[in-house]
Amino acid sequence: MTLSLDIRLDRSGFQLHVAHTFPLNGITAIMGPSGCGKTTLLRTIAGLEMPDSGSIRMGDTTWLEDSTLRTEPQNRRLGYVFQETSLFPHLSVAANLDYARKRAHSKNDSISLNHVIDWCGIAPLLKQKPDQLSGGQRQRVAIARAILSAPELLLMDEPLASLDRSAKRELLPYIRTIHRHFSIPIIVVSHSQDEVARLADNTVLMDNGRIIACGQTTELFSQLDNTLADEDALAVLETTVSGQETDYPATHLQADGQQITVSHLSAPRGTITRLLVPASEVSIMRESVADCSIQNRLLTRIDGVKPAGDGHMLLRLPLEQQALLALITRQSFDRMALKQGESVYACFKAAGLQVLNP
Ligand SMILES: Nc1ncnc2c1ncn2[C@@H]1O[C@H](COP(=O)(O)OP(=O)(O)OP(=O)(O)O)[C@@H](O)[C@H]1O
Repeated sequence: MTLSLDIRLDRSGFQLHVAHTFPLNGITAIMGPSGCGKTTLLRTIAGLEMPDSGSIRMGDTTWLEDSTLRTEPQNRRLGYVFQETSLFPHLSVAANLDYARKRAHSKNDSISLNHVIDWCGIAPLLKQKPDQLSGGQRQRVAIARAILSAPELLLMDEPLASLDRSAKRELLPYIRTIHRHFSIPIIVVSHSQDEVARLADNTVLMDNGRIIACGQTTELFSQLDNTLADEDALAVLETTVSGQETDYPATHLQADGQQITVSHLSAPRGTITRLLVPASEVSIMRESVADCSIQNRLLTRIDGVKPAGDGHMLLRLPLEQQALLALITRQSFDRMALKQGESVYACFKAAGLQVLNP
C-alpha cells in the first residue's frame, strides 16, 4: 500500500508543493524546521486543508483529483493524534473509546476493545474524565481511541511535544509498536531528530514547503548531503543481540559483522534492536590501542568529510551496509592529517550510546 500525493497549496507568503509517494509500511516521519509545512502537509492528507490543485491517492482509492473529486475527511479511513489531545472533555475515557469503536472505519480482527485497553495500559483510567489525566495518560487514551477507529493509516502531529521527558520516554515504545501489534502504518510529524531516530522506519525531510530528501531512517541519518548532517548528527544502526558478558552487566550487539558492546540489555540472542550513536561520541584512531577504556573500536574508513558548525568536521565511516558518523574538531582533523579513503578505527564508549528496548 502507498499514499501518493502531487499537490500545490498557495497561501500568502507560503507555498506547499509536494509530489511524493509514501510507502505505508511501519512508521514514516516528516521532519523539518518550524514553519516548513509539516502540519499543513499532514492536514492536507487528512482532508482538513484543501490544496489549490493536485491529487491524493491511497492505494487504489483516489481521495482528491483537482476540483473534480474530494473525499471528505471522515471518509478517508484515517486516525489522527494531535500534539494536544482532542478527547471529548465531557465524556469519560470509556465513553471516548466507545465513541471511536462505534464509528470504526472497518473491521480489524486484531483490534478488540479489551486488547487495546490492555495494550495501552489504560484500564485503571476508564472512569476518569480527560481533565483528571496526566498529559502522558491523555496521549495514551488518544492513541487507543485512534487505534479503535480501525484506520488504514494513522496520522500523528507532534504527539510527544506537550509531554515532559519522562512521559515522552514512556509513550515512545507504544507509538513504535502500534504497527507491529495492530498493522496500522503511521505518518508522524516531528521536529525532533532524537524522536525520529527512535521511531521512524522511513524519514522525509522538508524545507520551505518542499520535500528535500527521503529514505530509510538508518540511511538518511548517516548521509552527509542533507540537513541532518550537522553538529547534532547521530547514526542510527540496526543491530542484533549476539551475547551477554558473563561477569559484567554488558551486552554484545552485531552491526554489519562488527561487535558493539553496550550497557546490559535484557533481550535474548538474535533480538533486533536499534542503536543511536551520536557523532559527538565517536573518536578516530589510526591504531587500535588495547590499553584504553574505550570498549568499542570498529575498523572502518573515512568515506566522506563535511565541515559542521564552528570548527568541527563531520566524518562518515561506513561499516558494510550502514555507517557511523564522527564529529571531531578541525584542529584534530588537521593535526592527524586525516584523508578521505583512509582506514581508521571508530571508537566510542558503551556509556554514550542509546539502545532502544526491543
Ligand atoms: N491558517 C493559516 N493561514 C495562513 N498561513 C498559515 C496558516 N497556518 C499555517 N500557516 C503558515 O504556513 C506555513 C507552514 O506552517 P505549518 O504549521 O505547516 O509548519 P510546520 O512545519 O508544521 O511548523 P511547526 O513545526 O512550527 O509546527 C507557515 O509559514 C505558517 O505561518
